[in-house]
Amino acid sequence: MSIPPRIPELKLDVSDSDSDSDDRPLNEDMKNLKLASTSSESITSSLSVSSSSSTLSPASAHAARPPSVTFKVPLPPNKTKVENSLNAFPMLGGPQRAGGSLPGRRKVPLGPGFSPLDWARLTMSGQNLRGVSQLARYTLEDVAQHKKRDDLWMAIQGKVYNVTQYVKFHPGGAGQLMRGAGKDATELFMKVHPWVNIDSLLEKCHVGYLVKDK
Ligand code: HEM
Repeated sequence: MSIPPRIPELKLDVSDSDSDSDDRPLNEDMKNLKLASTSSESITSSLSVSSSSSTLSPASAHAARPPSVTFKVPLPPNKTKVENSLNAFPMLGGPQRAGGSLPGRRKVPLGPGFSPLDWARLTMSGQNLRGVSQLARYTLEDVAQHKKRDDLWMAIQGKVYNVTQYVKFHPGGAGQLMRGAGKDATELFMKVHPWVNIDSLLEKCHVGYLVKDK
């Protein structure tokens, strides 16, 4: 038996049995291929075959290729609208974009040896970036003792980090990072870049947890 050049395209329309919106008459092919509903609830299924010369029984049609269910998806708005939209993907100026940034972004050029890759390397090097030997509980008062550029802690989302080593790697620059020096910088952080994965970036700088009192 020769193989047909193209498997006929199958379309399955599963329409809501309550809705009588689609009362188009079935043509002859469709009638032949009308599927028996397997469930007791009446799902109306109609199978249409794009090549009228093909004669497939419903069973062999299923075996050849699962029928495709057609969903009604609204068409995306035109390109200009997408580009201007906050829903644009990859997000304008977001990490997945190679170039082109949102107006107002303030990323700074990092010095040689301070790229995100260099940071990843440093965090994997086994060097102690925490400056403490074990995790502990810290109050805001404790955190406030570390607000200098060469001794810089901040609390973000309940965790306390020693970011001293990260200063030169921060893509927003040292000045921006210093805004959270010795504070609970959660709000600031979330306002500027909620997409940044702090847990993974600063895992090796985690020194403990922020508590109200000890
Ligand atoms: C005081 C808190 C912080 C402030 C005010 C701040 C500020 C900024 C600013 C202004 C930028 C440039 C954003 C842009 O316009 O593209 C930036 C980028 C960035 N910051 Fe921070 N930052 C803070 C803390 C942190 C911390 C703790 C981390 C470490 C996880 C971090 C990681 C990053 C990363 C990865 C980027 C690049 C984001 C991207 O490319 O989309 N920041 N930051």
